[in-house]
Amino acid sequence: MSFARQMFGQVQRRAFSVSSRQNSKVAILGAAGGIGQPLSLLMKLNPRVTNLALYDVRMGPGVAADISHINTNSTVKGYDPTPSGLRECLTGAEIVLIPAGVPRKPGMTRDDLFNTNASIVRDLSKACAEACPSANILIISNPVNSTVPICAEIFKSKGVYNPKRLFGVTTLDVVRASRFVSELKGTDPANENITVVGGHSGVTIVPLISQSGHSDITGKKLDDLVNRIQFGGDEVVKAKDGAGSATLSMAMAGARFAESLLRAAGGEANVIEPTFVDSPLFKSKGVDFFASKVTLGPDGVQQIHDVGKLNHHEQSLLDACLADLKKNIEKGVKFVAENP
Ligand SMILES: NC(=O)c1ccc[n+]([C@@H]2O[C@H](COP(=O)([O-])OP(=O)(O)OC[C@H]3O[C@@H](n4cnc5c(N)ncnc54)[C@H](O)[C@@H]3O)[C@@H](O)[C@H]2O)c1
Ligand SMILES: O=C(O)C[C@H](O)C(=O)O
Repeated sequence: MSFARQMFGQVQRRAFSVSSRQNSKVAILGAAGGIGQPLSLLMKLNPRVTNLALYDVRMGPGVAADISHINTNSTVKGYDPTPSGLRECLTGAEIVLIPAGVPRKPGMTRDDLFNTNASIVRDLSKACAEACPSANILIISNPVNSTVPICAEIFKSKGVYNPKRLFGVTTLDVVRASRFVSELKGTDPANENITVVGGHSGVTIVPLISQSGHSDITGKKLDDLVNRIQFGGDEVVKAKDGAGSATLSMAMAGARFAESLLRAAGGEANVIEPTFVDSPLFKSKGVDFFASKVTLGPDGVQQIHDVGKLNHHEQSLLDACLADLKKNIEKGVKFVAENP
């Protein structure tokens, strides 16, 4: 069995069939980066993708030339780093994945990336709002808690904001959570479905282990597990020792999220992914974006799931999360107001 068939085996077996949709163009902005390259590779291996459009401020056409030799059916094109190149890359895109921006170095928080990445995401969001206002926009660039609101504000300013089509990619948090729990319990991570809600940085990442069926993980073991899920990114930043942050696991997580959207667009029911979206769950507390389980449909967000039952410890984690998240979101909104 080919690698692509193994990886997307489920896809091949579904009754609604990959070929039932004529055209699925996926654009990646930041395609030559540490995440962008393996993410582009994984999207090239996805049989649901018909056109792969790769853009970066450097080497977009180079990465595209390389990936285009892979013998799957999709066409691949790399675009020059010019306004017209970017527009052409985005035109007709169904999904736009955005990992453009700088990663952390040891000692930095994700918020320390704000000064550089806010304007990158703002400018790329403007291009998306103009060239592909109806596309699903998947923000990977950190700090996600602020860059997603930045994108929303830009789309609002252009009169094309559709909250059902904007996603902060928090998939890596649940990927990590299922792996870390499986390591503790000696189980298959594929069967560990751990709910993680909130945002994507430190204490805003709230794992809900009580909902996972592992009530035997308690005390220090539980505290260590929660801490490892919240600060898993730091583990990678430290190990890479100044050369960046998670790229390969992130590429897998981004490809999984894009695949879920494509499955939902193809008519599959009950496609559920955690993601950071414009959410009603905590708007009464002034928190306009929140990550929780979301059912995806052909129109993007179909249903936002509640956080469910929390124990006392999880409620205190959630309270800490909401306080930080509110500030992170406000920072993004303020940035666009002051730097339109
Ligand atoms: N959401 C998550 O879970 C998650 C996980 C890992 C990393 N990240 C974030 O993803 C971002 C990228 O990480 P990386 O390791 O790939 O970094 P990287 O530096 O390896 O790659 C970033 C790429 O973006 C490109 N780029 C910069 N400005 C651009 C612009 N205006 N238009 C198009 N391309 C542009 C660069 O040329 C580079 O190729 C970082 O902000 C990182 O913190 C998020
Ligand atoms: O930790 C980082 O800075 C990158 C990313 O957000 C991650 O969770 O790995």
